[in-house]
Amino acid sequence: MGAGSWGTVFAKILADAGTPVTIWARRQSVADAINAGHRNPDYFPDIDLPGLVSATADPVEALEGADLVVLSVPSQTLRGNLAAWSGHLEPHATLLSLMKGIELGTTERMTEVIAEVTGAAESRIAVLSGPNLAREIAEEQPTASVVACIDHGRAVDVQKAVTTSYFRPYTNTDVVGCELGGAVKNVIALAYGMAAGMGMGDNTKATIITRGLAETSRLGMRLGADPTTFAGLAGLGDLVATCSSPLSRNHTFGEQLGLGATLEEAARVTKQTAEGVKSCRSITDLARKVGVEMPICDAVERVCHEGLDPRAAVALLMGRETKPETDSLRSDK
Ligand SMILES: NC(=O)c1ccc[n+]([C@@H]2O[C@H](COP(=O)([O-])OP(=O)(O)OC[C@H]3O[C@@H](n4cnc5c(N)ncnc54)[C@H](O)[C@@H]3O)[C@@H](O)[C@H]2O)c1
Ligand SMILES: O=P(O)(O)OC[C@H](O)CO
Repeated sequence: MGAGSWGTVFAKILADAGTPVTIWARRQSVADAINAGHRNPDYFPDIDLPGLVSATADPVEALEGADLVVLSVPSQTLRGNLAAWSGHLEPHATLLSLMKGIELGTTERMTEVIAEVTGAAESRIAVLSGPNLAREIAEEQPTASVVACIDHGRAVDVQKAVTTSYFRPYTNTDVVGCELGGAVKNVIALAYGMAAGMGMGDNTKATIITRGLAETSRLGMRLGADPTTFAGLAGLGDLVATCSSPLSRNHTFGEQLGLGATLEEAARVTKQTAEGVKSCRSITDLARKVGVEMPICDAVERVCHEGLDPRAAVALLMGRETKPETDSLRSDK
């Protein structure tokens, strides 16, 4: 459900793994183009989609008989999208979230939104997350990912449905950790992009990645995640890929801010969904709610939404009270 960048490439993965896929596209013209030419002209005009992929602009048609429903819309629109779709889901279907964001207002993770809107049991809801830049996967460059579900058997079923020569999914039962890793890394990638835009070097960038992972782990542990998840593909793996890649929309958005662009100017350059710009608000709200310090996310939120200059944000972060490193990795700090 969603014929954007990741939805389109994920359909290719499923089909290459032998699963017939119907993509739901918001615009009829995109569905028509996929059916007629087996390409998505808006996102990947140069990538052939396998014959097992078809498309429709009718969500009811897309959902009919679907054993696996893959959700790939912007995080902040999911609730509205799902409200219209939930009456048409097969009662046994697995609901797989590809989204990497936290809902504004409720501070809910995407699987929480899915459970709330559809009423599906948690055992039917899974998330896939990892270092998965859609463009590289479209070109069949090898990568790995994580399928997380509290029901291990269901995670294995999804794993089998998306294993190809270029896409290697692992399973995990830590849904909370995998989702938080995916959502917070977008905010840290904004910070990394800002540093790059300001001309800062590799020490600064490594510091952002490392301290970004520390604050992600702190939040995760407070919310019951398994700390080892953050050393894995949905944690460190995705953080490194997103921070360092010019293909990342969050990196690019941050870089524009670091170069002095306004939020609107940066959005014009990035075009597609840069989830961290909105999720920095919900993540800092969530962190405050549960009493966890997330200074990099706070700084990004203030740059994006309170007009703080990125250079002033650096000064604030560097001026924080010094402390033992081990303390700052504890979930009660
Ligand atoms: N692109 C990637 O490389 C990638 C990789 C992994 C995860 N993700 C995550 O997947 C999710 C989807 O990202 P994407 O890259 O496919 O985004 P995108 O902006 O490329 O596509 C979003 C899709 O959602 C559709 N949509 C449905 N309802 C909408 C609405 N009300 N408003 C706006 N769009 C609406 C759009 O038409 C579009 O097809 C995000 O949470 C993102 O973080 C993306
Ligand atoms: O382009 P981004 O910044 O949304 O990142 C894409 C993926 O999440 C990378 O794993």
